[in-house]
Amino acid sequence: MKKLIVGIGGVTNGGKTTLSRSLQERLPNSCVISQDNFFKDNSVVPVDHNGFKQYDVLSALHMDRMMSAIEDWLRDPQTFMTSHGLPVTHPVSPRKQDKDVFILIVEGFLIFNYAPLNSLIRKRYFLDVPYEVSKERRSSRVYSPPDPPGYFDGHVWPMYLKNREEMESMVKDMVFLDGTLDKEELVSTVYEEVMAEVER
Ligand SMILES: Nc1ncnc2c1ncn2[C@@H]1O[C@H](COP(=O)(O)OP(=O)(O)O)[C@@H](O)[C@H]1O
Ligand SMILES: O=C(O)c1ccc[n+]([C@@H]2O[C@H](COP(=O)([O-])O)[C@@H](O)[C@H]2O)c1
Repeated sequence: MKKLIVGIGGVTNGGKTTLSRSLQERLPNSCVISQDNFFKDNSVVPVDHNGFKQYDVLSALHMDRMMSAIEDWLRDPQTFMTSHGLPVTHPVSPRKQDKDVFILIVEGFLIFNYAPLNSLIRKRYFLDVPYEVSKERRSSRVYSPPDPPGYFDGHVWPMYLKNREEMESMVKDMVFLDGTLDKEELVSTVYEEVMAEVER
């Protein structure tokens, strides 16, 4: 059995969840683990001197729980998928009928700078959009808790720049994607590359 982990990282509202879901629909035997599902409870996330909750840092996430979910998938992808109500089909590649291929898409804004997770990822994509696009898209999204006034400029964007710098110094083989491109174009590009990796 072949197991392949694809990482979809990038800026907030770059289109990570959208791309990951579309990929999952196209790639047989694939499933998604989203970092957004592992935020710690608001009550334990500290605030800075401006009163902004420090959500855009790794310590605001239950990375241990996220890793456990990934390890569950690695141990037995088929059981992981069926237990999440996802269909399993055989085989993925007609040219390698004897081999099952399972694909895990890990998506999130802080995946490549968490070394234990990054080391498991085979293909790394980073969705990039300019400041204005990210801010505009985020303004119509409601998080839990919702962003307080000034949060984007006071916390989200400065932390993004810091985290991105860290990621770029740690990881050399990220493929940058322009998140303002058409959704279909983005999914087709990544799909082709992942299928090429499956065939390899
Ligand atoms: N390629 C795209 N072009 C235009 N809008 C997009 C694109 N991808 C995603 N969006 C929109 O941007 C917003 C954030 O997308 P989402 O996938 O939730 O981003 P992320 O998971 O990176 O925060 C959503 O409203 C979504 O419909
Ligand atoms: O989902 C949550 O529980 C949650 C709670 C508070 C904040 N967030 C925000 O989620 C953002 C990362 O998710 P995303 O999908 O925008 O990349 C990050 O910028 C956080 O500020 C998310």
